[in-house]
Amino acid sequence: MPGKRTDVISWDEFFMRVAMAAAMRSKDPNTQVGACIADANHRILSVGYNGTPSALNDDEFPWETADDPLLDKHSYVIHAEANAILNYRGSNKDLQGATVYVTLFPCHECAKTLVQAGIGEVVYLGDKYEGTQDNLISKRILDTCGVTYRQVTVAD
Ligand SMILES: Nc1nc(=O)n([C@H]2C[C@H](O)[C@@H](COP(=O)(O)O)O2)cc1CO
Ligand SMILES: [Zn+2]
Repeated sequence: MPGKRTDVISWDEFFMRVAMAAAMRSKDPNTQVGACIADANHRILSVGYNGTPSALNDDEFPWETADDPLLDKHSYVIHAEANAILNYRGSNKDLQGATVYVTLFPCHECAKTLVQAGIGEVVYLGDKYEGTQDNLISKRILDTCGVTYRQVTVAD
């Protein structure tokens, strides 16, 4: 009888790969983001990616970045983290202290949403906006509210 496999992927890699799979559903041509919320018992609570509200026909909305907010995709896209919170079908109490795995560090708007939803930890893959004003605000919100964050890497 062979011994059990020991080179299995970690829980961090598992949930981050779920978030990466969700990001593959994103129609954003420039930045695809995925988020996966998991509880302390390693159960997936919710998944989300960045996209327009499902009621919108995303063929009728811009996917470019533009100075005119009416023509800028950012006006119409719901962020992956927010979608993961909105997609959650359980009771809010189970989100308390849960971990969100997200392929890109949360913006300050999502930081507020995650904190308010009771998320206790952010695990992120990329932080391409590190050092920007928005990123500093995110980290101030998370730090002040005691939400920890850590970066992970996933083997190619
Ligand atoms: N953490 C995040 N989650 C997200 O879902 N997004 C989304 C919003 C946009 O659809 C896209 C960013 O487009 P761009 O500014 O890199 O062309 O990623 C962005 C961030 C980072 O702020
Ligand atoms: Zn955001």
